[in-house]
Amino acid sequence: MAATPSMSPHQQLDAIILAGGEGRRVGGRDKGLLDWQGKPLIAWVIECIAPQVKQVYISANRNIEAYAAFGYAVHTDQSNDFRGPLAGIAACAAHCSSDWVLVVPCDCPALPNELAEKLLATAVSESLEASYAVDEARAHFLCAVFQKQALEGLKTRLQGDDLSVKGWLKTLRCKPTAFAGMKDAFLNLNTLESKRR
Ligand SMILES: Nc1nc2c(ncn2[C@@H]2O[C@H](COP(=O)(O)OP(=O)(O)OP(=O)(O)O)[C@@H](O)[C@H]2O)c(=O)[nH]1
Repeated sequence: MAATPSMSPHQQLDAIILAGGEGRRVGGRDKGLLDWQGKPLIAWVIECIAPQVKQVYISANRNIEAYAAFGYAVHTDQSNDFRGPLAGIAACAAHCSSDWVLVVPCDCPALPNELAEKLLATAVSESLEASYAVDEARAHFLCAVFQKQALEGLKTRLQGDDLSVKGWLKTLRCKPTAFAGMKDAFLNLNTLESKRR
């Protein structure tokens, strides 16, 4: 079904939560399962994102059973060499059935409740293939919605050298969505130091 602004986001969107990284900055630990304020980081993300979408998919490469215990499908990357977030998106996208896909990392535990709605509104109203979040401080290329069809190009992209998310977004019809004054919502706990603060 084609997305229209009148449909609520959860009717037309699946979500991929990326938790398949090496976590070098957290001593090689599995970041999504690290405790933050009494819960694993990914539990905060699931709690915020699940009500915003039709289906959640978790991208993980270790501790698969622990991730599956959250009650959503878990998919591993096609290769086991940690090729980066694009590999996780590609692996989960193959299972998504909605026309649009929200992508978020597992280490942003305070994401906005209106993340999906606002990103999708930009993408649909401007006929884009993707839209990513920006706050007053910076862009968040991994907090983004994509047309499912646009994710098919990832198979080819993964065979090349540039596996940066930013580089790939440049190849798509893509614009940012502003989350003005919401810097705290994009808190990114990707180091042990940031988790302690
Ligand atoms: N599926 C999958 N996800 C990844 C991979 N690399 C990073 N991610 C995810 O992409 C998001 C951003 O990753 P980074 O923080 O840049 O990388 P990281 O491996 O988690 O951590 P560092 O090794 O410290 O950079 C996180 O949610 C990661 O779980 C990968 O190879 N496969």
